[in-house]
Amino acid sequence: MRGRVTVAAPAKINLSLGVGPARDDGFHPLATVYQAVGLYDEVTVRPARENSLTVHGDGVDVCDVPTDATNLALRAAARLAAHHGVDEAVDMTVLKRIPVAGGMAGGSSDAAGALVACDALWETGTPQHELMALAAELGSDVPFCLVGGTAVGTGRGEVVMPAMSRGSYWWVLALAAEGLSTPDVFAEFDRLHAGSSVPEPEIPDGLMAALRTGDVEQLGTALSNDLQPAAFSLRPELEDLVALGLQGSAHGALVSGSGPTCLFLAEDETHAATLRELLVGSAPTLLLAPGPVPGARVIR
Ligand SMILES: C[C@](O)(CO)[C@H](O)COP(=O)(O)OP(=O)(O)OC[C@H]1O[C@@H](n2ccc(N)nc2=O)[C@H](O)[C@@H]1O
Ligand SMILES: Nc1ncnc2c1ncn2[C@@H]1O[C@H](COP(=O)(O)OP(=O)(O)OP(=O)(O)O)[C@@H](O)[C@H]1O
Repeated sequence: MRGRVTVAAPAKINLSLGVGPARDDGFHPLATVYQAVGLYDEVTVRPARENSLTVHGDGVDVCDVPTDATNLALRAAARLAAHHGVDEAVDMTVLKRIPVAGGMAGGSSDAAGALVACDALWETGTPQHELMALAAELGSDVPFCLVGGTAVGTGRGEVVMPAMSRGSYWWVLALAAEGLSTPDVFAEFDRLHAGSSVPEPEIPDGLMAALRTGDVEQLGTALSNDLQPAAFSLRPELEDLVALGLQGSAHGALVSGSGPTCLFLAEDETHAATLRELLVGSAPTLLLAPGPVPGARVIR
Protein backbone atom coordinates (compact mmCIF):
# COMPACT_ATOMS: atom_id res chain seq x y z
CA MET A 1 0.00 0.00 0.00
CA ARG A 2 1.18 3.55 -0.74
CA GLY A 3 1.87 5.92 2.14
CA ARG A 4 -0.15 8.85 0.90
CA VAL A 5 -2.03 9.89 -2.27
CA THR A 6 -3.23 13.35 -3.38
CA VAL A 7 -5.84 13.88 -6.09
CA ALA A 8 -6.77 17.14 -7.85
CA ALA A 9 -10.56 17.32 -8.17
CA PRO A 10 -11.90 19.96 -10.62
CA ALA A 11 -14.98 22.17 -10.41
CA LYS A 12 -17.71 21.75 -13.03
CA ILE A 13 -19.89 24.20 -14.87
CA ASN A 14 -22.98 23.52 -17.00
CA LEU A 15 -22.77 25.07 -20.49
CA SER A 16 -26.44 24.21 -20.81
CA LEU A 17 -28.75 22.87 -18.14
CA GLY A 18 -32.14 21.67 -19.34
CA VAL A 19 -34.48 20.64 -16.50
CA GLY A 20 -37.65 18.60 -16.96
CA PRO A 21 -40.66 17.99 -14.71
CA ALA A 22 -39.96 16.40 -11.28
CA ARG A 23 -39.95 12.58 -11.37
CA ASP A 24 -41.76 10.38 -8.85
CA ASP A 25 -38.49 10.04 -6.87
CA GLY A 26 -38.27 13.85 -6.54
CA PHE A 27 -35.31 14.18 -8.94
CA HIS A 28 -35.61 16.15 -12.17
CA PRO A 29 -34.62 14.72 -15.56
CA LEU A 30 -31.72 16.71 -16.99
CA ALA A 31 -30.18 17.27 -20.40
CA THR A 32 -26.95 19.08 -19.67
CA VAL A 33 -23.53 19.77 -21.13
CA TYR A 34 -20.92 19.71 -18.40
CA GLN A 35 -17.44 21.20 -18.58
CA ALA A 36 -14.69 20.69 -15.98
CA VAL A 37 -12.75 23.90 -15.30
CA GLY A 38 -9.33 24.64 -13.82
CA LEU A 39 -10.30 25.32 -10.22
CA TYR A 40 -9.34 22.38 -8.00
CA ASP A 41 -9.93 20.95 -4.56
CA GLU A 42 -7.17 18.60 -3.36
CA VAL A 43 -8.06 15.38 -1.61
CA THR A 44 -5.23 13.65 0.29
CA VAL A 45 -5.59 10.23 1.92
CA ARG A 46 -3.28 8.32 4.27
CA PRO A 47 -3.86 4.90 5.85
CA ALA A 48 -5.51 5.06 9.31
CA ARG A 49 -7.34 2.88 11.82
CA GLU A 50 -10.57 4.90 11.50
CA ASN A 51 -11.91 7.36 8.93
CA SER A 52 -11.29 11.00 9.81
CA LEU A 53 -11.40 14.27 7.87
CA THR A 54 -9.82 17.70 8.08
CA VAL A 55 -11.03 20.47 5.74
CA HIS A 56 -8.97 23.58 4.95
CA GLY A 57 -10.20 26.52 2.87
CA ASP A 58 -7.96 28.23 0.33
CA GLY A 59 -9.91 31.43 -0.41
CA VAL A 60 -13.29 29.88 0.43
CA ASP A 61 -15.30 29.65 3.64
CA VAL A 62 -15.49 26.00 4.76
CA CYS A 63 -17.51 26.37 7.96
CA ASP A 64 -20.57 24.68 6.34
CA VAL A 65 -18.61 21.61 5.28
CA PRO A 66 -19.31 18.65 7.58
CA THR A 67 -16.23 16.75 8.84
CA ASP A 68 -18.13 13.72 10.10
CA ALA A 69 -19.21 10.58 8.22
CA THR A 70 -21.89 12.58 6.32
CA ASN A 71 -19.20 14.33 4.26
CA LEU A 72 -19.57 13.12 0.67
CA ALA A 73 -15.82 12.47 0.32
CA LEU A 74 -15.70 10.27 3.44
CA ARG A 75 -18.87 8.50 2.25
CA ALA A 76 -17.08 7.81 -1.03
CA ALA A 77 -14.11 6.25 0.78
CA ALA A 78 -16.41 4.07 2.90
CA ARG A 79 -18.42 3.05 -0.17
CA LEU A 80 -15.28 1.96 -2.08
CA ALA A 81 -14.03 -0.06 0.92
CA ALA A 82 -17.44 -1.81 1.19
CA HIS A 83 -17.47 -2.48 -2.57
CA HIS A 84 -14.18 -4.37 -2.30
CA GLY A 85 -14.94 -5.86 1.10
CA VAL A 86 -11.68 -4.40 2.44
CA ASP A 87 -11.25 -3.36 6.06
CA GLU A 88 -9.44 -0.11 5.26
CA ALA A 89 -9.84 3.41 6.61
CA VAL A 90 -8.21 6.75 5.82
CA ASP A 91 -7.09 9.96 7.39
CA MET A 92 -8.38 12.42 4.73
CA THR A 93 -7.53 16.07 4.16
CA VAL A 94 -9.53 18.23 1.74
CA LEU A 95 -8.10 21.55 0.60
CA LYS A 96 -11.07 23.49 -0.77
CA ARG A 97 -10.83 26.11 -3.50
CA ILE A 98 -14.21 25.29 -5.09
CA PRO A 99 -16.90 27.44 -3.42
CA VAL A 100 -19.12 25.54 -0.96
CA ALA A 101 -22.74 25.25 -2.18
CA GLY A 102 -21.63 27.33 -5.16
CA GLY A 103 -23.23 25.33 -7.99
CA MET A 104 -19.79 24.06 -9.09
CA ALA A 105 -20.06 20.51 -7.71
CA GLY A 106 -17.49 21.01 -4.94
CA GLY A 107 -18.69 18.19 -2.71
CA SER A 108 -19.28 15.94 -5.72
CA SER A 109 -15.77 16.54 -6.97
CA ASP A 110 -14.32 15.77 -3.54
CA ALA A 111 -16.26 12.48 -3.63
CA ALA A 112 -14.88 11.65 -7.09
CA GLY A 113 -11.41 12.61 -5.81
CA ALA A 114 -11.81 10.37 -2.76
CA LEU A 115 -12.77 7.39 -4.97
CA VAL A 116 -9.68 7.90 -7.15
CA ALA A 117 -7.37 8.56 -4.17
CA CYS A 118 -8.52 5.53 -2.14
CA ASP A 119 -8.42 3.27 -5.19
CA ALA A 120 -4.77 4.27 -5.69
CA LEU A 121 -3.90 4.05 -1.96
CA TRP A 122 -5.44 0.59 -1.53
CA GLU A 123 -4.29 -0.60 -4.98
CA THR A 124 -7.80 -1.94 -5.61
CA GLY A 125 -7.63 -1.29 -9.40
CA THR A 126 -11.35 -0.59 -9.70
CA PRO A 127 -12.46 -0.64 -13.36
CA GLN A 128 -13.78 2.71 -14.61
CA HIS A 129 -17.35 1.43 -15.08
CA GLU A 130 -17.47 0.28 -11.44
CA LEU A 131 -16.12 3.64 -10.23
CA MET A 132 -18.82 5.35 -12.35
CA ALA A 133 -21.57 3.20 -10.76
CA LEU A 134 -20.32 3.98 -7.23
CA ALA A 135 -20.10 7.66 -8.18
CA ALA A 136 -23.74 7.67 -9.39
CA GLU A 137 -24.87 6.29 -6.01
CA LEU A 138 -23.13 9.18 -4.25
CA GLY A 139 -24.68 12.04 -6.26
CA SER A 140 -25.89 13.17 -9.68
CA ASP A 141 -22.76 15.24 -10.45
CA VAL A 142 -20.17 12.74 -9.14
CA PRO A 143 -19.79 10.58 -12.32
CA PHE A 144 -19.00 13.67 -14.40
CA CYS A 145 -16.39 14.79 -11.85
CA LEU A 146 -14.57 11.46 -12.45
CA VAL A 147 -14.60 11.88 -16.23
CA GLY A 148 -14.08 15.66 -16.62
CA GLY A 149 -13.54 17.30 -20.02
CA THR A 150 -16.75 18.27 -21.78
CA ALA A 151 -19.63 15.78 -21.61
CA VAL A 152 -23.36 15.40 -22.05
CA GLY A 153 -25.30 14.41 -18.90
CA THR A 154 -28.75 12.83 -18.93
CA GLY A 155 -30.93 10.90 -16.46
CA ARG A 156 -30.67 12.91 -13.23
CA GLY A 157 -27.23 14.02 -14.50
CA GLU A 158 -25.44 10.76 -13.68
CA VAL A 159 -25.47 9.27 -17.20
CA VAL A 160 -22.39 10.82 -18.79
CA MET A 161 -21.17 10.65 -22.40
CA PRO A 162 -18.02 12.53 -23.52
CA ALA A 163 -18.83 15.29 -26.04
CA MET A 164 -16.80 16.35 -29.08
CA SER A 165 -15.16 19.64 -28.18
CA ARG A 166 -12.37 21.58 -29.84
CA GLY A 167 -10.07 24.13 -28.26
CA SER A 168 -10.20 25.58 -24.80
CA TYR A 169 -12.17 28.42 -23.28
CA TRP A 170 -11.52 31.04 -20.62
CA TRP A 171 -14.11 31.76 -17.94
CA VAL A 172 -14.42 34.43 -15.29
CA LEU A 173 -16.04 32.94 -12.19
CA ALA A 174 -17.88 35.31 -9.82
CA LEU A 175 -18.13 33.63 -6.42
CA ALA A 176 -20.80 34.76 -3.95
CA ALA A 177 -20.23 35.29 -0.23
CA GLU A 178 -22.96 32.79 0.69
CA GLY A 179 -23.94 29.52 -1.00
CA LEU A 180 -27.32 28.36 -2.31
CA SER A 181 -28.80 24.96 -1.44
CA THR A 182 -29.28 22.79 -4.56
CA PRO A 183 -32.58 21.24 -3.29
CA ASP A 184 -33.90 24.77 -2.53
CA VAL A 185 -33.15 25.89 -6.10
CA PHE A 186 -34.89 22.85 -7.63
CA ALA A 187 -37.85 23.49 -5.28
CA GLU A 188 -37.98 27.11 -6.48
CA PHE A 189 -37.89 25.83 -10.09
CA ASP A 190 -40.97 23.67 -9.26
CA ARG A 191 -42.71 26.62 -7.58
CA LEU A 192 -42.10 28.91 -10.58
CA HIS A 193 -43.50 26.22 -12.94
CA ALA A 194 -46.50 25.23 -10.76
CA GLY A 195 -49.61 24.95 -12.91
CA SER A 196 -47.71 24.91 -16.21
CA SER A 197 -46.44 21.87 -18.07
CA VAL A 198 -42.64 21.58 -18.10
CA PRO A 199 -41.30 20.12 -21.38
CA GLU A 200 -38.72 17.32 -21.47
CA PRO A 201 -35.23 18.86 -21.28
CA GLU A 202 -33.12 19.38 -24.39
CA ILE A 203 -29.62 20.52 -25.30
CA PRO A 204 -29.99 23.83 -27.20
CA ASP A 205 -29.44 23.89 -30.95
CA GLY A 206 -26.07 25.34 -31.75
CA LEU A 207 -24.28 24.34 -28.53
CA MET A 208 -22.84 21.04 -29.76
CA ALA A 209 -22.02 22.66 -33.14
CA ALA A 210 -20.17 25.51 -31.36
CA LEU A 211 -18.17 23.00 -29.31
CA ARG A 212 -17.29 20.93 -32.38
CA THR A 213 -15.89 23.98 -34.18
CA GLY A 214 -14.52 25.75 -31.08
CA ASP A 215 -16.41 28.94 -32.00
CA VAL A 216 -16.39 30.97 -28.78
CA GLU A 217 -18.90 33.57 -29.98
CA GLN A 218 -21.41 30.90 -31.04
CA LEU A 219 -20.84 29.08 -27.75
CA GLY A 220 -21.61 32.28 -25.86
CA THR A 221 -25.01 32.68 -27.51
CA ALA A 222 -25.88 29.00 -26.99
CA LEU A 223 -25.23 28.97 -23.19
CA SER A 224 -28.41 28.33 -21.17
CA ASN A 225 -29.59 27.32 -17.71
CA ASP A 226 -33.19 26.42 -16.83
CA LEU A 227 -32.35 26.87 -13.12
CA GLN A 228 -31.28 30.49 -13.68
CA PRO A 229 -34.76 32.03 -13.09
CA ALA A 230 -35.00 30.07 -9.82
CA ALA A 231 -31.53 31.25 -8.74
CA PHE A 232 -32.49 34.87 -9.67
CA SER A 233 -35.71 34.52 -7.70
CA LEU A 234 -33.77 33.43 -4.58
CA ARG A 235 -30.87 35.89 -5.16
CA PRO A 236 -32.16 38.90 -7.17
CA GLU A 237 -28.71 40.55 -7.22
CA LEU A 238 -27.40 37.79 -9.52
CA GLU A 239 -29.56 39.08 -12.38
CA ASP A 240 -27.73 42.45 -12.33
CA LEU A 241 -24.35 40.70 -12.20
CA VAL A 242 -25.12 38.56 -15.28
CA ALA A 243 -26.47 41.65 -17.11
CA LEU A 244 -23.31 43.61 -16.28
CA GLY A 245 -21.10 40.90 -17.79
CA LEU A 246 -23.17 40.80 -20.97
CA GLN A 247 -23.04 44.60 -21.37
CA GLY A 248 -19.31 44.43 -20.72
CA SER A 249 -18.31 42.32 -23.74
CA ALA A 250 -18.56 38.78 -22.31
CA HIS A 251 -19.50 36.37 -25.11
CA GLY A 252 -22.01 34.86 -22.71
CA ALA A 253 -22.94 35.04 -19.03
CA LEU A 254 -25.07 32.81 -16.82
CA VAL A 255 -25.54 31.24 -13.42
CA SER A 256 -23.46 28.09 -12.85
CA GLY A 257 -25.71 25.06 -12.19
CA SER A 258 -27.86 25.81 -9.14
CA GLY A 259 -25.84 28.97 -8.39
CA PRO A 260 -24.95 31.36 -6.91
CA THR A 261 -21.60 31.36 -8.79
CA CYS A 262 -21.92 33.24 -12.11
CA LEU A 263 -19.90 32.52 -15.25
CA PHE A 264 -18.63 34.86 -17.96
CA LEU A 265 -17.21 33.50 -21.22
CA ALA A 266 -14.18 35.40 -22.54
CA GLU A 267 -12.43 35.42 -25.92
CA ASP A 268 -9.11 34.34 -24.37
CA GLU A 269 -7.07 34.71 -21.17
CA THR A 270 -6.28 38.40 -21.79
CA HIS A 271 -9.93 39.22 -22.40
CA ALA A 272 -10.85 37.25 -19.25
CA ALA A 273 -8.51 39.48 -17.21
CA THR A 274 -10.17 42.58 -18.73
CA LEU A 275 -13.63 41.23 -17.93
CA ARG A 276 -12.57 40.51 -14.37
CA GLU A 277 -11.46 44.16 -13.97
CA LEU A 278 -14.88 45.28 -15.19
CA LEU A 279 -16.62 43.09 -12.61
CA VAL A 280 -14.47 44.16 -9.63
CA GLY A 281 -16.78 45.38 -6.86
CA SER A 282 -19.78 43.45 -8.22
CA ALA A 283 -18.87 40.11 -6.61
CA PRO A 284 -16.74 39.29 -3.55
CA THR A 285 -14.36 36.94 -5.41
CA LEU A 286 -13.49 36.86 -9.11
CA LEU A 287 -11.34 34.05 -10.54
CA LEU A 288 -10.15 33.06 -14.01
CA ALA A 289 -10.34 29.41 -15.08
CA PRO A 290 -9.72 27.55 -18.34
CA GLY A 291 -11.86 24.66 -19.51
CA PRO A 292 -12.10 21.86 -20.33
CA VAL A 293 -9.68 20.08 -17.95
CA PRO A 294 -9.51 16.36 -17.02
CA GLY A 295 -11.55 14.80 -14.19
CA ALA A 296 -10.19 13.78 -10.76
CA ARG A 297 -6.49 12.72 -11.16
CA VAL A 298 -3.68 11.59 -8.86
CA ILE A 299 -1.11 14.42 -8.69
CA ARG A 300 1.15 13.16 -5.86
C1 LIG B 1 -27.63 21.40 -10.34
C2 LIG B 1 -26.59 20.38 -10.75
O1 LIG B 1 -25.34 20.68 -10.18
C3 LIG B 1 -26.42 20.42 -12.27
O2 LIG B 1 -25.29 19.72 -12.70
C4 LIG B 1 -26.99 18.99 -10.31
O3 LIG B 1 -28.25 18.68 -10.85
C5 LIG B 1 -26.99 18.78 -8.81
O4 LIG B 1 -26.25 17.63 -8.60
P1 LIG B 1 -25.88 17.12 -7.11
O5 LIG B 1 -25.55 18.27 -6.23
O6 LIG B 1 -24.88 16.01 -7.30
O7 LIG B 1 -27.29 16.58 -6.68
P2 LIG B 1 -27.66 15.34 -5.76
O8 LIG B 1 -26.74 15.31 -4.57
O9 LIG B 1 -27.79 14.12 -6.60
O10 LIG B 1 -29.11 15.81 -5.31
C6 LIG B 1 -29.30 16.86 -4.38
C7 LIG B 1 -30.73 17.33 -4.50
O11 LIG B 1 -30.88 18.13 -5.69
C8 LIG B 1 -32.13 17.88 -6.30
N1 LIG B 1 -31.90 17.32 -7.66
C9 LIG B 1 -30.64 16.95 -8.05
C10 LIG B 1 -30.44 16.46 -9.33
C11 LIG B 1 -31.55 16.32 -10.19
N2 LIG B 1 -31.40 15.84 -11.43
N3 LIG B 1 -32.79 16.70 -9.77
C12 LIG B 1 -32.98 17.20 -8.53
O12 LIG B 1 -34.10 17.53 -8.17
C13 LIG B 1 -32.87 16.95 -5.38
O13 LIG B 1 -33.62 17.76 -4.51
C14 LIG B 1 -31.76 16.23 -4.63
O14 LIG B 1 -32.18 15.76 -3.39
N1 LIG C 1 -16.82 17.44 0.63
C1 LIG C 1 -17.78 18.39 0.73
N2 LIG C 1 -17.53 19.63 0.31
C2 LIG C 1 -18.49 20.59 0.38
N3 LIG C 1 -19.71 20.39 0.90
C3 LIG C 1 -20.03 19.16 1.31
C4 LIG C 1 -19.08 18.10 1.25
N4 LIG C 1 -19.68 17.01 1.73
C5 LIG C 1 -20.91 17.36 2.07
N5 LIG C 1 -21.15 18.66 1.85
C6 LIG C 1 -22.43 19.37 2.07
O1 LIG C 1 -23.03 19.56 0.80
C7 LIG C 1 -23.55 20.88 0.65
C8 LIG C 1 -23.43 21.28 -0.82
O2 LIG C 1 -22.07 21.51 -1.08
P1 LIG C 1 -21.40 21.58 -2.53
O3 LIG C 1 -20.20 22.46 -2.37
O4 LIG C 1 -21.19 20.23 -3.08
O5 LIG C 1 -22.54 22.32 -3.35
P2 LIG C 1 -22.67 22.64 -4.87
O6 LIG C 1 -21.32 22.90 -5.44
O7 LIG C 1 -23.72 23.70 -5.02
O8 LIG C 1 -23.20 21.28 -5.46
P3 LIG C 1 -23.73 20.98 -6.93
O9 LIG C 1 -23.13 21.96 -7.87
O10 LIG C 1 -23.22 19.56 -7.13
O11 LIG C 1 -25.22 21.08 -6.79
C9 LIG C 1 -22.72 21.73 1.60
O12 LIG C 1 -23.46 22.82 2.11
C10 LIG C 1 -22.32 20.75 2.70
O13 LIG C 1 -23.27 20.81 3.76
